[in-house]
Order: sequence, then structure tokens, then C-alpha cells
Amino acid sequence: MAVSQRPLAARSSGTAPQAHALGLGLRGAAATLRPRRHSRAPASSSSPGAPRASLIPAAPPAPAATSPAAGSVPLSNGGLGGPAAGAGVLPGPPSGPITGAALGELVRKFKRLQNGSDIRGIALEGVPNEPVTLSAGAVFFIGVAFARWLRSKGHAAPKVSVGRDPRLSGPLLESTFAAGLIHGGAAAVHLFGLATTPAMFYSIVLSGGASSGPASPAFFSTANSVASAAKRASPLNPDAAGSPPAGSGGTNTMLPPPPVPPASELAAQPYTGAVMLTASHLPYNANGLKFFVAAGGLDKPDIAELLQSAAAAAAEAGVNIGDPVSEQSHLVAVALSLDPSRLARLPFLPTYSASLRDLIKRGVNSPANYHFPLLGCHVVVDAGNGSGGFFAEQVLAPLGADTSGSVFLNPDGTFPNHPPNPEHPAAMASGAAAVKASGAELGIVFDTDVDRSAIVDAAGREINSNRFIALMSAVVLRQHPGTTIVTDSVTSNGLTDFIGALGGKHMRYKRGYKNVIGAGMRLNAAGEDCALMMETSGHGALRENFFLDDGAYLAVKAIIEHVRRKQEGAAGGLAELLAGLAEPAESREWRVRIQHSDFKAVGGRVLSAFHEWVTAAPGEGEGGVPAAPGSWSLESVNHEGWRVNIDEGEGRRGWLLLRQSLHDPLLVLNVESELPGGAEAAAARVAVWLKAGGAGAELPLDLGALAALAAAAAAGK
Ligand SMILES: O=P(O)(O)OC[C@H]1O[C@H](O)[C@H](O)[C@@H](O)[C@@H]1O
Repeated sequence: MAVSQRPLAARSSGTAPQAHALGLGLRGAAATLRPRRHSRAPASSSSPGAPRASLIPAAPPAPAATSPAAGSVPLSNGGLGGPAAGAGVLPGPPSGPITGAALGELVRKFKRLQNGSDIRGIALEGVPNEPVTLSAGAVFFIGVAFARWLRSKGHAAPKVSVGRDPRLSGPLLESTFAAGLIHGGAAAVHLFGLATTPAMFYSIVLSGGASSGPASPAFFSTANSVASAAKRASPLNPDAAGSPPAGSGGTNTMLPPPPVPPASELAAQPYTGAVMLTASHLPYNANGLKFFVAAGGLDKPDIAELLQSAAAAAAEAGVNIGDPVSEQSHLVAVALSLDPSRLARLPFLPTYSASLRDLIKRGVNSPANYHFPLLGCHVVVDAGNGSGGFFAEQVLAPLGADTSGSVFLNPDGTFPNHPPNPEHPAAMASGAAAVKASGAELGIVFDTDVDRSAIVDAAGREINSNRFIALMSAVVLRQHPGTTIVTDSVTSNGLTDFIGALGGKHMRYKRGYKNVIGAGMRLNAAGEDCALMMETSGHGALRENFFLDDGAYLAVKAIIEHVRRKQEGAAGGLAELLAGLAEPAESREWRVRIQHSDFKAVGGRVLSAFHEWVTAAPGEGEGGVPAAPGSWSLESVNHEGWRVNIDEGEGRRGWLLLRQSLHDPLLVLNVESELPGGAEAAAARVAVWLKAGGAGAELPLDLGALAALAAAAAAGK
């Protein structure tokens, strides 16, 4: 990444304007907003592109003062990447660095924020028993850590884009995160405001930062032409978008020269990192961060390293995370010392939308209407008041689609209508109702940050989970005959048969979209063709799309397929593709809480006992523990937990899977049956076995709803 090391001619170090620019010191470190209650939004009143209240003005006023922040000390590198040439300075810690037992507690606070390959926590006060864990101060130091991490990977002057979903805590956290990035040595930080998770990765792609990725050559020419068009137009051009003029203040002689290239040069540099502030479908009081670099999303070990580094930076600055006084005094002092010329606010969704429109134009390739390929199509979007409303207004409508009847397009961080989550029945019911009410041909349901989606067909049939994987498999298998499709572990037997019947190969792997995508990437690296990786949650990644889990890209593929079928005069809509998909009569999930701090070990014991029970020779059972039914047989390949096939008679096949939850202290039992009542009957067998001590007499398990099944079975019901 060739970023110029040329210093700015001059830089400012004023006081009030910087604090204003970063929106710091305006509120408590932990915002105390409560959700406003909104009436249901009318379909036509959406305005996803319009920025919500922002703490970052488009063009910060020229600084008035030039004196350095009093009592500053140089920011040390915290063990990553060497000292930052021109990184900011941290104000002197109020009571010295944090050490000893307090340091241990600080590290634990940061570590608890890790959720797999994401960071997540509670960001707003107001819900009983849910104290703030992802405070403004914590996010500041995560920003410091990410900038240092990028520098440690060889990016001397990182340029970082930051987007957010509509959560109420978003504006404050984006400001403190930006401040942290600049202090950690970021050369430029561009705040996009409302954005989506895939859009953030695309900011790297479209600015030319991921051009050696695995996308198809056809797509690259699209991406590059959009990128160059974007550079000419205003959205990615700081000069046009109101970036503050470089060098409008005096030079702060206390600070080493910053590695910031002039604004015009910076605009031409690709983003080295991109970050989305979101907690996906979690409630309004949560928030979180997802990180991207040119190679893709950061993974678990990277996040662990970031959080460790963030804790070290907080300790060094003497800031006690979670203590508003400690956090606020630090954040305000930092704001006063920041160089505002490193920060710009730029809308990115218009640029990103243009790239999605281009994909649809190329995909449909309409001889009659290349530029308006969706003329005559009625498609509705249910964005659940998350970030996805732009898709109707900036992608579909400009291509000629009728999007009337779309619902909940307006971003509202209280999510007043339904959880923005295509796994949630209320979200799917809402999308289906919108299709039926408007008579649309197709519906798209997005999650909050648009890395997941689902479809509704013209009849209002909900196409999510196994059905959506089957639909995408049918599309992908036509383009890549014989390809392997990797899914998570809880997919149906019908899906495996469906993929097989179309000539594909199904690899049923583990829960967790990162696990699923990782398995597909390894297959490709080993020479096996694997074009699609998709989880029942709606996370789906295509090899042609950088292996990125991307709900908007899945929607684009579905729309192209829909129009293609129309053009060919195919009978029926998209759901016709699913004609060969056998569906179970029942699909259920039960969760058993493990009440122990070492829940992984306890869960592991239960699972090995379960394996022994299921594979034991048929018999009567012993010591009050019943034997496993003779109709059960262990699945031959298991990547997590134990999946058991159930012979339900007359050719009917059920299955159950007992596994550990990915992140939580839970055992999860998934059951599918082709018989009404079959799922409960199978779950009751497991419940009775657990209750009778089959996995050990004193195991700290809270059976939850399974307890009632065990009791009913004992009572002979
Ligand atoms: O293991 P579970 O508790 O079912 O959770 C598993 C889920 O965890 C997270 O939400 C991941 O984003 C999903 O990809 C994954 O499927």
C-alpha cells in the first residue's frame, strides 16, 4: 500500500473546533438515551440516505487557536508496530498508568467484548440488569488499537472508513472511534454515517484496495469503473465533500510531523481498513464493531489481539473503562489535541449503490432496456428500520423497479416494528405481508446491517433458511455445475438431497458463518470447486464476491434470476426453483443452559456421554437411564456435536443434533421430523436421558423447556 509519507504543510491544533468536530464532551461517556416510540412508518416516508443527527459537521470551522494540549505525553506504541510518526499524543493520565489487579480487571473488561470475530457489548443505559460494557471510552481505545494494528501490518499511514447502522449509540461511538483511530496513527478517517457491513468492505474494493481478490474479471472491470467514476464525483472526493482545508491553522511544534498526504492525494488512496459499527439484529441498546482489511474480515485471533492492545492503551493512559469521569476527562482532552484535517464525513451509500446497480444491469443484460432492467418489476423491501432501506430507493427504483409497498425503510435505531432479522418469524411475516398487500412479484428482507437477507415470492412464501440456501444453490449450480456448497450443521436432509439432485456436493459443516466461509475457502485452496458458502441464518458468501457474507449481493443474485426467468418466459416465479426441495413436517430447537464457568468442558462431557449412549449396543438401559432408541443411528460425518438419523418408518427420515452453542453457555438440540409430533417425541428421549443422569448425575444443567418434556414422558403422556 503506497501511501505518501509527505507531511502536511501545516496542521492545526486548536481547541474548541476539534472538540466540536469529534462531538466529544457533549454527552456522558455512556449515553443514556432511551428509545423513542415510533408509530409504524408509512411505506412511502422512507429516507435511508438522509443522515441522522450527526456529531460530525460536514465542514468543521477553521481552528482558532494553535496551542498544544496542556500536559500531553507521547503515545507509546503499546507493543504494536513501532512508534507512530505523527500519531497523536495522549493527555497525561490523571492518576498514572493502571497496573496490578486493576490492570487484570481492565483486560477482562475488554476481553468480554469479544463475540467470535466481532466486538459486541451494551452501549446504552436504560435496560435493567444490562449495564453499559461498550462505552465511548472502550470504543476510543479499540480505535487506537485498530490503527496500531494496521500500522503493525505494514501500513505506515492507514486510511480507514467507518460506517454505522441506525442505533442510537452510533453517532457518539463513531466519533470516539474516529478519535481513537487518529490517536493510534491513522492518516485519514472517513465517516460514512449510515452504511451496511458489506458496503464497508466494498469501500476497500471500490477505492481500489482489494483488486487482487478472487472476484471475477467481469466484476473487477465493473468495480474499477465505478471506483474511478466515484473518484471523479463528489462522494469519495474530500475536496468536493467538504473536507477541511489542510493546514489552515498554525504548526504545533510539540508534535512530530504527521504522515498525512494532502487531501487530493488521500482521496486517491485505497482504504486500508474499514469498520462497521453494528450489533446486527441484537436489541437497540447493544452495539458492536466489525473490521475489514483488503483480505477480508478480521478473524477471532485478530480481535483478541485488538482487545488486548486496547486494554494496554487504556491502562497506559490511566483510563478506567466504565467510569464516566475517567473516560470523559480523557476523551475531551483528546478531542482538544486532535488534528481535524485527518477527518472527513462522506456519504458512501450512493457510490456503493451505483456498483450494485451495475451488477444488476450486467446480470440481466437486457437487450431492450440495459439501463432500466427492472422496468415492469414490482419488488418490495422490508429493511426492518435497519440500514437496508437504501436498496429500494438507491438500487431498485433507479433501475426502473416499482418499489411501492416497501416497509420500514426509514432507519430507526429503536427498531420499533420487528427485529431486523430474517431468522425471526416476525420479520419474515412482515415481509410476506408487504408482498401480499402490494401484489409485488418479489420481496427482500434484510437484517439490520445487510450482511443477511431472505426472499419472499409472489405468493408470499417465505424463502429463508434451508429454502434460501436451496434457491442460491440452484442458481450457483447452473453457473458452476458440480460445485460444492458448504452450509452450517443444522440444514435439512431435504437440502442435501436437493443439492445432490442438481449434481452438486453438499458439505454440512459447523454453525457460525465464519466457520462455513472458512471451510469453503480451504476447499478452494485445496483445489476443490466451491462456489457458495451459506448458513441457515441468512449469511451467504459467494466465491465470486470475495467470499464476503453479503445480504445485498444475495438479493442482487435473486433479482437477476427472477428477471432472467421472466425474460425466458419460465412458468412460475423463483419458488419454482424449489419444486424439488423436500420439507420436514417439523423443525424445532431447544436450548439447555450450562450453569458453570467452564461451560465448554461441561458441554464436552455431555457430548461424549451422548455419543456413547447413541452408539451403545441396543439394550434395556441401566441404572434408570433408558437406552437410546434402536431407530437412531449416528450420522457418519460430524464436524460439531453429534447428529443422529432417525428412522421414522415408511421411508420417513428425521434427525437430531446435539451440539454446543458457538458463543454461549448452552447445549443446543435441533430436531427435524417428517411426522407431526415427531420433533417433540425425539427431544423427549434426550430430555429423559439428561434428567436420569445419562451424562452424569450432578451436571449443572438447566434443562429449560426440555424439563417439561421429560416430566410429561415420565408421567406417560
Ligand atoms: O451456536 P448458536 O448459539 O446457535 O449461535 C450461532 C450463531 O452465532 C452468531 O450469531 C453467528 O453470527 C452465527 O453465524 C451463528 O450461527
